[in-house]
Amino acid sequence: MQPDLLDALLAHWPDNLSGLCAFEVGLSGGLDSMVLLSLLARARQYRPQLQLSAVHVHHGLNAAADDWVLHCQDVCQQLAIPLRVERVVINRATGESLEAQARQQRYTVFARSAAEVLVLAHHLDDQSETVLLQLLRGGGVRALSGMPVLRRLENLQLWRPLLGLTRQQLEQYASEQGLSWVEDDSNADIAYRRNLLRHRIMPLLQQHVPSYRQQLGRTAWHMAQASQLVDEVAAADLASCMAGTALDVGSMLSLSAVRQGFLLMAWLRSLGQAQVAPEQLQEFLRQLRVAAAASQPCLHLPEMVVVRYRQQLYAVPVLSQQSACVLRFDPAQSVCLLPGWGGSLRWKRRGGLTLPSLAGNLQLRPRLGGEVLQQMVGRKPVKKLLQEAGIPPLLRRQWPLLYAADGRLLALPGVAVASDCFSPEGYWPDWQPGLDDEKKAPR
Ligand SMILES: Nc1ncnc2c1ncn2[C@@H]1O[C@H](COP(=O)(O)OP(=O)(O)OP(=O)(O)O)[C@@H](O)[C@H]1O
Repeated sequence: MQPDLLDALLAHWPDNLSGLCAFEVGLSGGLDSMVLLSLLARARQYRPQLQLSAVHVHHGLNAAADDWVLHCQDVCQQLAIPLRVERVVINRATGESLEAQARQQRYTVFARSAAEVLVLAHHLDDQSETVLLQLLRGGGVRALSGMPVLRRLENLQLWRPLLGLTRQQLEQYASEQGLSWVEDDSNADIAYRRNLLRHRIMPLLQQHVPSYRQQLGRTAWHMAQASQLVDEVAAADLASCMAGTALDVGSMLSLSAVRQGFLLMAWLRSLGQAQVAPEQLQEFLRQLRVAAAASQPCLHLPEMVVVRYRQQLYAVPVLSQQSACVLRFDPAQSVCLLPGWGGSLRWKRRGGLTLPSLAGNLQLRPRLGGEVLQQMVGRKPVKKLLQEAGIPPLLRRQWPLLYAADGRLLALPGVAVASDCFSPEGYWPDWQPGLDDEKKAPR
């Protein structure tokens, strides 16, 4: 008889969850989540405030999927636990792995939970597989941290109370309690690397290093500690290097090379760009270090480009289409965020456009080509003004033009205003390209 898993569960109930009552179990119908459900159902006796429910996601990928639903319904009925069954549609035509799609859909369903805590049945064998898989993918400290016991998932807490227990302990519990469960035959398919590890590599490790699960679990813990430290340093560096929506290149390059990399990654992650190859990041940093201030290294990401402009880095979306946008001059509203334009417009009272020229509906319009702006020296092509201002080509293409209510070109915001509408008491329209983390590019 093994030590009672229920005692262990109750003893390790996280303090962060002590005030929360509504717990929902992710119930696949397999051994692990059946054990979890049983343990939590029994825990109700000791934690009477616990309101337990379960969710089963029907992916429709397995021929037996309907039977799994029936099994989950049966067990939940016996334990008087409300069950929600959510069907999701997996698109076989996208070319994306079915497993990955199923996982993503599952988490979308989980995130819709009305409970306060979502409980999943990952255990120590899962954790050691995750760490080994990440090692084989060349993962960094964050990836090698494996799964945390507790983390946020949208408005929920995601809790994995079985992470310290081996699959064998769960099997023993299930047999002691007379539980029944369904087997997912796709878990046997060694075309999936996780299954290959589980069925071919782990048994070998078990033979030669029987404590491998605990050791890999320890590695995950060490990596989680290191990863938190990295995040804390990067957050502090980020706070000291940000200037509005831009990252100051000089401040960044004054840090050690290692911190520069983590800082850049933290910034991109805050903008929703988590998947940047380290090699690409390192190459970009190298170019920033060696390139003359006037050169324009770029970091191309799936949804945006990072460019250097006036010794600052801007993350700008590549806009396929910009539509004209109407705005009113309002000196009280100093910043006007325009995500569709990939930047923000600010008004500065430091010499600029006269009040009469700013009356009525102003317009921001994209460049069509051939525009000219009145300057003291005569009419000057917008293209030339942008070049002279040292604006990188990508930004030049999508730099906005400000038009008056009567359709006259008033300004190239942040660069120049029409000299015949200029007054030393006037307002300067400043344009700051770049997204801030409140206005991420769509993911
Ligand atoms: N179809 C499902 N419906 C509800 N919960 C599920 C379902 N599948 C899995 N779960 C929950 O998620 C846990 C982990 O499942 P599984 O190991 O299959 O997922 P994974 O894909 O390996 O892990 P992860 O979801 O972290 O990527 C299960 O123990 C269970 O609690």
